[in-house]
Amino acid sequence: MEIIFYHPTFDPACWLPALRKALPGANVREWRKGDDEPADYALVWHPPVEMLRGRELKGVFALGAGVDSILSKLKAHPEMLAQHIPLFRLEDTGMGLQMQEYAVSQVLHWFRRFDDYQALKQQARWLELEEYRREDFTIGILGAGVLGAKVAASLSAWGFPLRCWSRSHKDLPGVTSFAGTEELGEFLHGTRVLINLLPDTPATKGLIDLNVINQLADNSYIMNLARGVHVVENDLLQALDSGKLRGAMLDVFSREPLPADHPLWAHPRVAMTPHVAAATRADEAIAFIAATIGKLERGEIVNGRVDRVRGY
Ligand SMILES: NC(=O)C1=CN([C@@H]2O[C@H](COP(=O)(O)OP(=O)(O)OC[C@H]3O[C@@H](n4cnc5c(N)ncnc54)[C@H](O)[C@@H]3O)[C@@H](O)[C@H]2O)C=CC1
Ligand SMILES: O=C(O)C(=O)CO
Repeated sequence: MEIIFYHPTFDPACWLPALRKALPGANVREWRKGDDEPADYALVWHPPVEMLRGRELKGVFALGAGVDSILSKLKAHPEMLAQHIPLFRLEDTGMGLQMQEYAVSQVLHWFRRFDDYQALKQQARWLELEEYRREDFTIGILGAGVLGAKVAASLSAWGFPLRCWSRSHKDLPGVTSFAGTEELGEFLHGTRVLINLLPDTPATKGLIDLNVINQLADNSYIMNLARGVHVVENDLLQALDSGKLRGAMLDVFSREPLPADHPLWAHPRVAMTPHVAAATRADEAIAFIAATIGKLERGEIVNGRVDRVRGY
């Protein structure tokens, strides 16, 4: 079995030996420009069109959870990957725990008013603020898939009222489930902390705009852990300035790296990280890919297949 690997930043010196160890029967090589030699599987992130074009592969694995970049490239270059070739993505592979760490720490930061105390500290003011109550701190998770469900489970342990919104209803312990555009308004009404874990698809781009934000509870918070295109950044800034929103924690942006003159950098109630909420962990990703290839070779059912029409 021949496997080709391409990632713009991952170190092949770390990935290739680990892949060979996990797939002892396979020849694994780094793909380089001009390599037209046969391959059965391709493991990729932001692949050049020429790497995949015309290949009769048994499968392509995206080396991340989101497949928006590969699907948008496919839209521009449909010849890159024939329709019948399955595309897979990483399901969890350690990203769930990272998302839990991120979401829990930030929700507790807001709930315990550490942002307000930090602002008071800057004025050297010793002032005891009124405590927030759990029952006024409903957390709404947009996207209740692999990562959204994990984040919900970790927040449930802290006793917050929880709700989620997805395409179809979910049965997650302690979480009220809303589904579809017809239930979005009900989901938003009373949500105090909105956490976004949707995939980037034509249906979700620009979803978090002023209209959506205005339906949240007053003094609410937004945490964007998914993709920058989900949030209309000017609307977010407007809602922060009007006081409707009390704070935002952003990991992803409409442009990455975020340009140095972007107003989000300077906003006192915006915290941010540079798209690091959940990284691909080599060991867990390789275990998932090796197990999936094994099942495909034996003709078994596998997880992680992307529905190219649905867009995730
Ligand atoms: N910031 C970061 O470091 C990372 C961000 N991500 C982002 O997180 C996203 C979610 O990942 P997973 O949970 O693994 O995806 P998933 O495919 O398991 O879950 C997606 C969820 O969104 C819902 N959904 C999709 N379209 C919808 C629509 N139109 N209306 C309502 N609900 C809709 C689905 O029903 C499902 O519950 C990824 O697509 C990726 O963009 C993933 C990993 C790291
Ligand atoms: O896996 C993903 O989709 C990511 O965004 C990782 O950075």
